[in-house]
Amino acid sequence: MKRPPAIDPKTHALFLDFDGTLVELVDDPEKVGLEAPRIDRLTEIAASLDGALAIVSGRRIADLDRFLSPLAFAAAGVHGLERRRAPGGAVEFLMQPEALDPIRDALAPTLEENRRLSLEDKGTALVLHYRTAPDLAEVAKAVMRKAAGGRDDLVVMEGDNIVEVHPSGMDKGRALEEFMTAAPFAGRVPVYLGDDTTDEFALKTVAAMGGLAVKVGTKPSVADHRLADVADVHHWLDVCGV
Ligand SMILES: O=P(O)(O)OC[C@H]1O[C@H](O[C@H]2O[C@H](CO)[C@@H](O)[C@H](O)[C@H]2O)[C@H](O)[C@@H](O)[C@@H]1O
Repeated sequence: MKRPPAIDPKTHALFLDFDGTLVELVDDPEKVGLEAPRIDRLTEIAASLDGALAIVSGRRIADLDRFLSPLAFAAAGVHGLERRRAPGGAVEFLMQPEALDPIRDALAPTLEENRRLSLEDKGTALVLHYRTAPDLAEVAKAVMRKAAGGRDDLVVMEGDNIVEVHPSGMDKGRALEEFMTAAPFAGRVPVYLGDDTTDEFALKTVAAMGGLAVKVGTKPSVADHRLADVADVHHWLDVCGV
C-alpha cells in the first residue's frame, strides 16, 4: 500500500469525503460524529490552505454543517447537487425535490412491506438503507431500479449498504471539477480522500488532473495511494505537512 506523501499548503487543495473517511460507518446515519479536536484540526488545515478545503459528500450540506458545527466549509452535498463554493458562503441547489415525488410514491409500498429497510429523504436524492437488513439488499436495489426505470433524468447509484436515486448530470468528479475552476481552489493541485464507490468519480478526476488520489480502505480503486481506515485518515491529517 503506497501511503500519500505530505502536501504543500501553498500549492495543494484538499477534498474530503465524509462517511467512511472522516467518520466511521454506523447503522444509524444520524449517529455519526467528529470529536472537537478533529474539527479543530480541519479548521487549522483549511486556514493553512487559504480556504482550499472542501467536503465532498452524498450528504446534504445542512447535515454536514450539523456534524461539523460550528464550521461551514466549502462543500459539495448530495454528490454535487448542492454546492457551497467557499467557506461560509450561500448554498446553491442545482435541483428541486419535486422531481422525485413519483419515486417517493413508488417506494412507499415496499417500505410498508419491509419495515427493516429505511428511507433517507435528502430532498434532491432518496436513499434506501439496508445495513441492518443485508438480506433485503436485492429487494432495495430492485425496487429503486424499477421506480426510476424509464426516467433518463434520474440515476441510480449504489453505495455502502445503500442504494440511492437522484437527478442525473452530477457526480463527485464533476463537483470537484467545478470547485477547481474558481478561488480558493483554482490553480492548486487537488488531493482527494474517499472510501466508497461514489468517490471513484472524484478519484478518477483527480488522477487525470495530476493530483493525489487516495483511497480509504481496501475496496478496488483507480487511486494509487491508500490509507487504511478512518483512524488512519486522521493520523495522516495530523502529519500531512499542512
Ligand atoms: O459521500 P459520503 O460522505 O461518504 O456519504 C455517503 C452516504 O453516507 C451516509 O450513508 C453511509 O453512512 C451511514 C452512517 O455511517 C451508514 O449507515 C450507511 O450504510 C452508509 O452508506 C448517508 O446516510 C448517505 O445519505 C450518503 O449518501
